Amino acid sequence: GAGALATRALIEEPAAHAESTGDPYPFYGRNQAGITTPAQDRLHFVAFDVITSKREELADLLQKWTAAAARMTQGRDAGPFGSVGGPLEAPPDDTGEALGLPASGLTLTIGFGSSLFDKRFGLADRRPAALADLPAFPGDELSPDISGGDICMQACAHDPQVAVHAIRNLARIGFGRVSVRYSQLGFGRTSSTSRAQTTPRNLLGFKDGTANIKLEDTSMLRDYVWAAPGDGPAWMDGGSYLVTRKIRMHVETWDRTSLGEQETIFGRDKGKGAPLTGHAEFDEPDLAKTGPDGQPVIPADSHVRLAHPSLHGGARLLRRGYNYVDGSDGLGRLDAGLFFMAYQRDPRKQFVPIQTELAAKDKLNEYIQHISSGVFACPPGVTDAGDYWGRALFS
Ligand SMILES: C=CC1=C(C)c2cc3[nH]c(cc4nc(cc5[nH]c(cc1n2)c(C)c5CCC(=O)O)C(CCC(=O)O)=C4C)c(C)c3C=C
Ligand SMILES: [Fe+2]
Repeated sequence: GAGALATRALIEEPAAHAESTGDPYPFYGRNQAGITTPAQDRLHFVAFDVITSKREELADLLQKWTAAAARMTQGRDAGPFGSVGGPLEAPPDDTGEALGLPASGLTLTIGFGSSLFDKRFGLADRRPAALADLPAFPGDELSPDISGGDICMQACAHDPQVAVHAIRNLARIGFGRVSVRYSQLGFGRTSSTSRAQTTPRNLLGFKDGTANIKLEDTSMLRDYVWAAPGDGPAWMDGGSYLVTRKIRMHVETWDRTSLGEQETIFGRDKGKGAPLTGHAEFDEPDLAKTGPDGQPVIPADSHVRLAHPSLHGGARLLRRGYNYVDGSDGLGRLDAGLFFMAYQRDPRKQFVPIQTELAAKDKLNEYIQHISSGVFACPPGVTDAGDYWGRALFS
């Protein structure tokens, strides 16, 4: 056995992958990691339903999850014995597939769905008003089996094996108290969340995340990402609200669309990601500029115009989505798209008005379909080993 205190990083086996970084991010802090953390390459997102009706069992699970997360994010096994250090008579307290792998930038971020605040756990009066259900948007084709959930967990890492290992162990620890409602794998982050990162591309081939809120934008984080005292219940101070949307892309149709049409749909150039009114990626779009035909250069039904903060009283999002490919469907089409995730201070003032505008007018709608939806209140960070996820909610 590896011994009770061994860390995976100390086990002398070469890491079975060649990712850019194996380093850990700190688990403890004022805010949860995985929000402003520079977006890692891989995602495993899961939504759980709570199947116990006992409040104490739920609070106990959150403590166990917090302890396991504090270990796994540092590259250690989920439990103190580890995958091979425990008694032969018992199932190991870690499943083992990450043995020998470094932390790989793993972050685990928890969120609570509005259904958790029903009558079951006595939390009804603690539900934040900002955790309101989203309105139905025109064109939505949401499937309930892959929407909602009482609790969500976002695992991000540079190595998919590490992200999957973390979710699998949390589900194992939750056996009998929670059941997995759905989970989603993602790759190729579709947003940069730091100025140190290059902007990645989505599956339509466009740079995605150029105008995103970045961790260096401290005043925007304060104004548009973190819930502040007075916004709602105190247990959410320093937290953030997550909106998830699984958005399928009809890539085969897109691939038969001309380059000019593709650029007009976004209002940006495909190569550099520059606005159609500019030259370089980070030039500000000039929404007032008109062409020789008198029409706006960035069209009225383009994605960038409709999503622009100037149309929404300055409202912005911290986008942190991932590409997904779930194989191909029965017609041979790629079952692919964007698992959109955005963090914000209040979805009623940010995601909802932006998506209302996009759903009504965006030319991109001809190529995409929203198929799942979720809204979660992500509490503030865990401050030290005596604290746990949601402690202030349950006390
Ligand atoms: C309601 C929020 C949004 C949804 C849903 C959404 C879907 C979606 N977006 C892309 C691709 C791009 N989006 C871009 C910019 C952008 N998108 C949103 C919001 C939603 N997008 C915002 C707020 C912005 C920034 C607007 C701005 O301030 O200029 C871009 C341009 C590059 C960038 O800034 O990131 C692309 C490309 C897809 C493919 C998609 C659904 C599948
Ligand atoms: Fe967008």
